[in-house]
Amino acid sequence: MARVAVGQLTSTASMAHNLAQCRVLVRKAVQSGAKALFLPEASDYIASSGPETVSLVRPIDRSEFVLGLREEARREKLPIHVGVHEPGLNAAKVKNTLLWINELGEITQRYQKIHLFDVEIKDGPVLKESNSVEEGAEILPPFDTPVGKVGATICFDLRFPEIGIALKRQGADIITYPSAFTVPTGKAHWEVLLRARAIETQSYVIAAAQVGQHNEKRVSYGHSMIVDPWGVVLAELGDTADEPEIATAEIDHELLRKVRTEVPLRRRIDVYPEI
Ligand SMILES: O=C(O)CNC(=O)[C@H](CS)NC(=O)CCC(=O)C(=O)O
Repeated sequence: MARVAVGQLTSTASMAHNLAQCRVLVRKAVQSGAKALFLPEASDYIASSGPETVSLVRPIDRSEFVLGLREEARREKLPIHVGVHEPGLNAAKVKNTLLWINELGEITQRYQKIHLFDVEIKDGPVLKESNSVEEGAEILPPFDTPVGKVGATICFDLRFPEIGIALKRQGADIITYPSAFTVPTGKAHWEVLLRARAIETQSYVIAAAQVGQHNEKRVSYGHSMIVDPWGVVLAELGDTADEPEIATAEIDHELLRKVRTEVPLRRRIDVYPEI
């Protein structure tokens, strides 16, 4: 059994402010006895426009946010999974990146979001992530951590079961969906998608989420969640943003084995393609 924590915050355009909020989450995670802390997509900053997103970006090795979190991880011996931005190959764009920072404060894994959120919802959010973000082109193979084998994705990737199934096939025990979901899509889809991904992959799902008002234009749904391989919601945060909050749950490798043994999902790859 290993305890994990999801952290929930409201990132703004101020990296210093966001780092301060994440330091609070680190303190709370350490106090809870968690062996790893999972933070949301874009924890380093959320800007109010594509050009502002690009203007704020720093290389990972010169980002005060990333350097500060690495120092926290090292001091507390606490691995941290966190979404940030990094410069794109094209200087007019950024990458939407997930980092694994180990207990020595080293960045050992990096994933670049492969599905970008381009939507135009009538009377709802209009967001064109691809205007300012470059899409990734590969799945990061699941990697060993003190809490289990982690398969990383980001936010909108949640709507594509293929990536979750591919990560499970490659050995993931835990699939992560660090997010900044919009309120209308979150209300309609967030929990059902997370539970579906947990049930169909028979894996733990850890989804740290942004919450509340980031700026005059952006609000996030919150409801960070940890779901077990049977689809049970083990821990959930709300939608209030008064202070950075964590929720924790135990990762039980015996339960993973039990669910996968009792309900074998033998895929008919003679009928449909293997993912
Ligand atoms: O903008 C940044 O800096 C950080 N990135 C995000 O917030 C991204 C792209 S706008 N948000 C999502 O993918 C929400 C998906 C969603 O809400 C859904 O699938 O319904």
